[in-house]
Amino acid sequence: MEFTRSLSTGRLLAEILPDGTPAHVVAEIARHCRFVHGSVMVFPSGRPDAFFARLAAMGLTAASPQPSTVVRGRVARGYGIPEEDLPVQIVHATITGGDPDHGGEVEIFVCPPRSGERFERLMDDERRAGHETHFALHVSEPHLTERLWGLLTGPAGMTPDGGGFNPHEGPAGCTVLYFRAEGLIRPQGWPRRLELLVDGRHELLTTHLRSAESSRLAHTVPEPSADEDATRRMFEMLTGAWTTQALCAAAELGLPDHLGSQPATSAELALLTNADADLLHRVLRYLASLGVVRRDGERWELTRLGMTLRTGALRDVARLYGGIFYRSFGSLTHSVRTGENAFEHALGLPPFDYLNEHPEQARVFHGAMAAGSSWFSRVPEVIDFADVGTVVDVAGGHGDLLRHVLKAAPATRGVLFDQPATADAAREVFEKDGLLDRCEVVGGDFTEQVPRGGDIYLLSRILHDWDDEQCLKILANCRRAMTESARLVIIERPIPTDGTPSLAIAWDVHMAVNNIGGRERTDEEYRRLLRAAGFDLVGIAPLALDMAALTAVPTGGS
Ligand SMILES: C[S@@+](CC[C@H](N)C(=O)[O-])C[C@H]1O[C@@H](n2cnc3c(N)ncnc32)[C@H](O)[C@@H]1O
Repeated sequence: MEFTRSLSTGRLLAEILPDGTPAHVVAEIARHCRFVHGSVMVFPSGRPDAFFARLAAMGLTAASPQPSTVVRGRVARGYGIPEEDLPVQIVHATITGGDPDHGGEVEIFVCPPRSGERFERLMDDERRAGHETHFALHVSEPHLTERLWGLLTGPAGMTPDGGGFNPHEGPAGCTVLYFRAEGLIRPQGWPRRLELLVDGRHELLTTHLRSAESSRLAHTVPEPSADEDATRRMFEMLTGAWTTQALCAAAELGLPDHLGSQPATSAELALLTNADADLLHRVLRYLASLGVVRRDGERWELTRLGMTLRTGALRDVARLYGGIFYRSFGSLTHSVRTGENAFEHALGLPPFDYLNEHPEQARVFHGAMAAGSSWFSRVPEVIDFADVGTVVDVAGGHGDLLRHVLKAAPATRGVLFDQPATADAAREVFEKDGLLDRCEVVGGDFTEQVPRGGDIYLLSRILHDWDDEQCLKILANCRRAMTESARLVIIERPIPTDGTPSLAIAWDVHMAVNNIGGRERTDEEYRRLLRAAGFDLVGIAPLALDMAALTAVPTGGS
């Protein structure tokens, strides 16, 4: 209820629209869309009047229940429960003191509990993962729906997730389109699930439902549950390495790039990539089973999922995770037993020394860093760089974050600092982008010193590479270089302490494997580390993919 009340149309649009959506498009969408409610599904036991009394006690004024058609049908199909056994009702409840233009309403799907294994699974799943939890936008201009649909299912990477026509809602009924995306809306950790409501019956519904069905088939991930075949699930997990390697092979051969321009047969792809036609065909069939490609007659075409593997997207991530980081993970058992670093054990050198000696791997690493950072463009939205004189990006890699900052703040100057070989490569990129007149590129070692004179110091994905001792050294060098009025912005993936699922949990192991002393930390651990280095943590702003920007100021400073 609190989260719904705190969410506005603007904030919801910022969460769901793809990075880089032109401002005039955002403005037009904002003009014709209104955040109407947050929704949850509940299973109240006892008499209905007791349930309504509880809502009233929570400050919710409930309207009369209406029958649900869309959600009831979805849940029935999803859990194999006959619709007649699912008397789902919709209750719209206004929040006392809420603003009707800013999430003043909660939509509650009320389903009286039933006995039976399938029903228990539904209740378990819903309480644990909130599959039906979503946020609704009402679209008042039907012509805008197609545009919004294109943005959401294209660059915003959302997946159609069912929908339908509800004849009971509004004078002409209402078209309901659901979308889902990975990750959670932080800090509350709500699912990124969206409902578009359009008055009347919209013809887009047919296309939406068709693509919802094909993505459901492409992405079916069995949920652990009472009636699940545990052995099959375990096999699927145990063969995760095969998946990594098939994706890596596809990326190395450039299959997604070839198929991105036009569909092709296995023989054509074998010619283009100089590969063995028979084995390539079998790998493509495996990739199809993963939803990366799909077969149309003799030809293979790229799915939306597969498009994320193209050059400039996650291709270098696939090459890195299937390449040197795959080899290092092979030493995990050794590392857990001995406490030694897995990367060094497998590849003979600490990670950054290894990259310094292998320029091609370093190029893939920095390509992966740039590709795996779709949230960079959001940083200037949560940190105001407009009146900032100089931003120093400490260990900024090839400068992708700094480039976003400099583009967003045309009067700001930048200093990119990294190891000499990386700085040289970054200089070339800044030169190509015509940004060298606003950005100095400096090579050095952050354990010795960092450039002075910045107003904001960025440490993006640096502290998680190191143990506390090394972090304190880096932070102390930043503190020494900073004036009292300068700020430090740390970009990391904090580990939630409230049990919210987060990519940080897996990445914590990844950091341990691929960095000496690397680890993800909780907000509190960052706060303590910063305090020990002479900083106060003053703000945490969530970014996409469970990342966050933590702002710190010198202790006793402004
Ligand atoms: C995980 S990358 C992060 C790059 C960038 N900040 C980002 O978020 O994309 C870590 C960076 O630390 C740099 N680095 C490692 N050791 C360093 C050192 N001793 N001095 C300066 N930079 C270093 C690496 O070259 C690499 O660019």
